[in-house]
Amino acid sequence: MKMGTALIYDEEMTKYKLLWVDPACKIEVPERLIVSYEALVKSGLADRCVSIPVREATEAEILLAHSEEYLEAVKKTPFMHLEELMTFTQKYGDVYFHPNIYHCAKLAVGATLQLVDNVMTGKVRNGMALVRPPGHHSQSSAANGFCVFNNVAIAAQYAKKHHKAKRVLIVDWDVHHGQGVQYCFEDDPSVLYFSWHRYEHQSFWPNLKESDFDNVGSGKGAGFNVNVPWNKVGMGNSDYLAVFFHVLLPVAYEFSPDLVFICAGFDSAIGDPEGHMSATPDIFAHLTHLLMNLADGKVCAVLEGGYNLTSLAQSVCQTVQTLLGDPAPRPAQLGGACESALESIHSARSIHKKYWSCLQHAAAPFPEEPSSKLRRLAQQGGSQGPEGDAGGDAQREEPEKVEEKEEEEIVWPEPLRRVAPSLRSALLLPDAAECPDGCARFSPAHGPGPLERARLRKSYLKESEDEASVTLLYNLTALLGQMEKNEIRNGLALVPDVSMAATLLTSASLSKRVLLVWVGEGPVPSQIIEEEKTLVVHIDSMEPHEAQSKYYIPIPLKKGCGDTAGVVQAVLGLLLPLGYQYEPGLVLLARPPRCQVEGGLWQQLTCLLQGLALGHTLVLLQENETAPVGITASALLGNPAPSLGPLVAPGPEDVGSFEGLRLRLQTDWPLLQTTAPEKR
Ligand SMILES: CC(O)(O)NCCCCN
Ligand SMILES: [Zn+2]
Repeated sequence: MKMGTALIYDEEMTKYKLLWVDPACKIEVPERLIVSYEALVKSGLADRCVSIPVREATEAEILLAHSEEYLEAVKKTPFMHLEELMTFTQKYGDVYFHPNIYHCAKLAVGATLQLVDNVMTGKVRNGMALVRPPGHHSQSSAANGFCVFNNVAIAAQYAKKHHKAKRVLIVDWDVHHGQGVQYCFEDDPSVLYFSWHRYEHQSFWPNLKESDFDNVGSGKGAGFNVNVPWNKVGMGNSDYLAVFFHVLLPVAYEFSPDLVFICAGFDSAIGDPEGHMSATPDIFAHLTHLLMNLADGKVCAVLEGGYNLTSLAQSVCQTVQTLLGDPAPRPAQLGGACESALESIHSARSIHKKYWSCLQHAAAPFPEEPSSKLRRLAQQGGSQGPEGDAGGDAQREEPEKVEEKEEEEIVWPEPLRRVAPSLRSALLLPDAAECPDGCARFSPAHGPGPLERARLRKSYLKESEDEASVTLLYNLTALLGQMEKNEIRNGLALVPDVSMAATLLTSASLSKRVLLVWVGEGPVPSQIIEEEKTLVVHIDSMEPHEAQSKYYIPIPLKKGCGDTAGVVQAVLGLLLPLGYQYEPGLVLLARPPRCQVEGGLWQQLTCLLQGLALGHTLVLLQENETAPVGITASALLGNPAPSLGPLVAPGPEDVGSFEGLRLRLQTDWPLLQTTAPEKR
């Protein structure tokens, strides 16, 4: 079922530009598209994509999100001369018109709809539309923020109308709030809009009160609008991942969309004159990866902003390369989210706890919290604050003013090349078991010599004579060796004893840090736990108990691993933050006998973990349980995991123990944090 990645681009959309002086608009230049597309061509990524032609949107399509009056007015712009264009532009904010912009705006919408058609009909799995003008600020009857028609809002309506999409997720990682999208779906529970954006307590453009975290949507749409305002600049990779793990992904998995749009603005990357953030281009590889198992992999990325031509081109390549299925780069040394980001995360989780069961036990606003907007809202029952609230809270510290000083040259390392090994998945199977198509049965170049046999027997088999086990262990270390040399990306092994295999592999790969994910009944081999070179995360129905060491983390689930909602919350809110922070060189996923994890969830877990360790994931399955082999191989081959469907609430006692774990572990593992340390 492995399918392609669409790339939709046409140089016609570079054929408009600012014709007069306007400091607010001068950064929106044709070169933004040119450098992005050229980088994709130069890196060889464009050739690996399915090239889909653009088309002009029809008027009917534009009217899915805009008024007739507005469309009629914009239709006149191609015939305007300069003065008329300037006068027309004055009606709107921070946007400019050009005789050819109407044509380009129709192409930008049409390109996005072409992407939707090809993804929704299964001609491709996912894709990216490289378009300008961008769309997420434009409103029913207004152009705004360089945007003329709202490409993604129109496309979401189009997907519902023409492709029977029931639940559409829009992830807006542009550094500006896409208020146009928020307005369009304000009361629509079938479209979940998520946006983070530079806000600085409403002092950053577009300076809207409704961009704050307490705007959750209205009427039937309450809860389906998630705003995460950045009240400081300089947000980095850890802040972005923390928002994904603790706000977006739990809600997105509960929502269970059948189509995902990314308002892919890259002004949230380092070096951007608008964003002033610190996140590096490679982070978009991880953000994309973390979204690719929603909606059966149907992800449509649509370019919005991005004004530093270097970080824009690099970030576009990181995104497309991940959509193509290449291994994600090692995340840079991650820490926890900064205090300001934690306040925003805490605010968003608290205001949404009444709408999303995955958040219902999120920490309540601290009673002694300084006169925060959040506490006041809590007192008013969490509804939106009174209009007069625009002033925000009295004590708020003066946000650090970002002096518009001369841009000092911000530099960052070029993202590392992401090499996909020639062989993706190797399976170590007993001769009897058949090998799923698409995979290669692993057999080492040569068998173990007598010395090797003796060593293995002595170290792991307690001198037993079982030659077959010696051979198996040897083959496992050979498979591991080829992964470490990046000749193989990932693998699967059917073994007689998962425990012994895990022990062997952790000690054999001492050169690297090994994340061992143990899903099901223990005991996890004790000798593993002593190794600091191994982080063991054990998910099972064990009774909550103190974690023996920083490197052995039991995640108790009352109802065991059969509880899909519980496992999902444990994976998103605990396992992934731990794994990203630990930054392993190898991920071992062990499925002990009688593991209860449901098939689709097992695939989700196998896929999500591939974002770590350059995709070096080795799955250990119990020899006599061949059922999971096919679905595991499918996930290892890069096929998207099936959608889990809308999730029910995780058990309150489980969420309680998750919160307890989080509080206990976050000193050692700060990426687990979801709330700012209480003000001293
Ligand atoms: C698409 C966008 O979000 O990057 N537009 C930003 C407009 C900024 C106006 N001050
Ligand atoms: Zn932007």
